[in-house]
Amino acid sequence: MTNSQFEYVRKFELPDMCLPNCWPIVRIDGKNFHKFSHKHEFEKPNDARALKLMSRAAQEVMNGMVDVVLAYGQSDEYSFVFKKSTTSFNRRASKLSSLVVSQFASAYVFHWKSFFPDKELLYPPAFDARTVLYPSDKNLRDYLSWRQVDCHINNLQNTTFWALVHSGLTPTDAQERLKGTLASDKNEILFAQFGINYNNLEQIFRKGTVVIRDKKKPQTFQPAATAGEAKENKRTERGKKQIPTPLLELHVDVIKDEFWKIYPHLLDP
Ligand SMILES: Nc1nc2c(ncn2[C@@H]2O[C@H](COP(=O)(O)OP(=O)(O)OP(=O)(O)O)[C@@H](O)[C@H]2O)c(=O)[nH]1
Ligand SMILES: [Mg+2]
Ligand SMILES: [Mg+2]
Repeated sequence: MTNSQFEYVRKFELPDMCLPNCWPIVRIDGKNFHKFSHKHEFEKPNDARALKLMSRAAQEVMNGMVDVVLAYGQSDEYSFVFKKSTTSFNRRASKLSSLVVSQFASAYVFHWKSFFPDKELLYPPAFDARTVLYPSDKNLRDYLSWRQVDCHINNLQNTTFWALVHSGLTPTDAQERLKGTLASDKNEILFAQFGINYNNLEQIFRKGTVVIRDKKKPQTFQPAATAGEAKENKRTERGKKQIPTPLLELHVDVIKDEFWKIYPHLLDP
């Protein structure tokens, strides 16, 4: 029996190559982490262990995918920025997002014990993923600024909400108290009622986490040639192995220019 009568089904697969000259970004996000965080008794409003586990999983992704130049995470999400010129997996959007998210999810489960040694993982978490393309450096920076502003807005809201609840208000009353308030009102509630200066809260909670590679370019080395290769002098570019550069975890502002001046290679990898 030949396979030819069935092969036509391959034509149903549509190409989904990322447009050239654009920044591919894969964002993953925890599925129903409202429930997951509740079931696993995450600290409110922020659980440092959970955030660090997310970053550990993100590092696993970056170790496996050398074309990811930067990752940004907060809450139950992480964004992975691939270099503009990446040719990884022929720039196929579905390949990029599915590989990132499956690596991330398995790493999250794999490293759970290290971050929650006393807490059993009650069920396997899931994450969604999407690939989005940004055609300019400005769009890329605006994307990251958008996620970091989101982190700040949610953190200010959640910090104030939980301070009110911990002080004795019911969740409904706390919600009512915060209805229509501006950022300045929330800062004032935190300071006047609870003596909390929002700007002194941990950076990881206010800014999220940026993971970058420490050097401008990954180092390369040539593994020792096998006897056969040496004989035939067949050493090629493909023979070079890439050693991933160390990863840096930062909790800094990515909105202002300063970050991009310190690490200019990120936009010109
Ligand atoms: N207590 C606590 N909860 C957290 C923390 N980080 C994330 N979460 C929870 O995770 C949720 C993430 O929000 P979303 O991604 O918008 O919502 P989701 O429940 O995951 O739903 P989908 O993403 O739509 O599947 C938050 O609303 C919180 O309930 C944390 O550090 N502590
Ligand atoms: Mg989610
Ligand atoms: Mg989310």
